[in-house]
Amino acid sequence: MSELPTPDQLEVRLRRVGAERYHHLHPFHHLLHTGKLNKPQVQAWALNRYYYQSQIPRKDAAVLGQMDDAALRREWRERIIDHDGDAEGEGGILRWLKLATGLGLDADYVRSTKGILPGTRFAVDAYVNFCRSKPLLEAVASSLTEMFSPDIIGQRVAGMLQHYDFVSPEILAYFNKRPVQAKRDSDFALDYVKTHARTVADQQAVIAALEFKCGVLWSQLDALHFAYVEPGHVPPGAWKPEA
Ligand SMILES: O=C(O)c1cc(C(=O)O)c2c(n1)C(=O)C(=O)c1cc(C(=O)O)[nH]c1-2
Repeated sequence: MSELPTPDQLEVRLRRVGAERYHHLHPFHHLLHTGKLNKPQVQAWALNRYYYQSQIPRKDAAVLGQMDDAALRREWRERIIDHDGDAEGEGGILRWLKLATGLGLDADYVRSTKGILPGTRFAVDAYVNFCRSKPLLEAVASSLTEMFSPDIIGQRVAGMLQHYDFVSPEILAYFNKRPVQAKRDSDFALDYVKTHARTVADQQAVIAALEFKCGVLWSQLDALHFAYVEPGHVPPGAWKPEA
């Protein structure tokens, strides 16, 4: 029998997954952050990522639905409020919509999600289904990519403001709140995972959940790259830049 790694050793393993697989390594992000994309390509990114944002509260409601403990639910429900807001006109989904419309897209079209890539839909739906069908420990672990998001968000905001004249701080306001929210959420999820992964099998499942989630993020960028960078095959029905 192999010996159970300590919680801190598990954390080291999880951080290594991020270093090796997180979407900061994807070429599409490199192009986005260094000013190498044109406006339609940035619009395609915003349009597609709206679907990810819009489904996060459904994912979190599925996770919450697995929680027996009221204190845990109180903690987790903050995530839903962050994205949905507490009232009309608030929340992260709306802020993302403002990012998309600030780039010139039509709000109703973005909200309809009609123009997103099949690859975006499949990846995001797979994430929601993962959190519905897997045990709570794995569902919580799959959110741990947020440990790595404050760094990439900092690079993205600085890079986009520097390189694109069609981007302003107002357009990127979505990202103002995210690093603090992501740190709060991922500190909590990491602590939960380190406390509750009590067997080697649990720890392996937790690592696999984080790898899965890195794949969810990665395949969304693969789909964008294939459709809008190279070879540039836009799937039937997906958004096409105006000629
Ligand atoms: O900008 C990014 O690179 C990035 C990454 C991630 C992530 O790593 O999952 C999230 C977000 N942003 C984000 O804005 C967000 O609301 C979010 C929720 C979650 C999640 O898994 O529950 N990840 C992320």
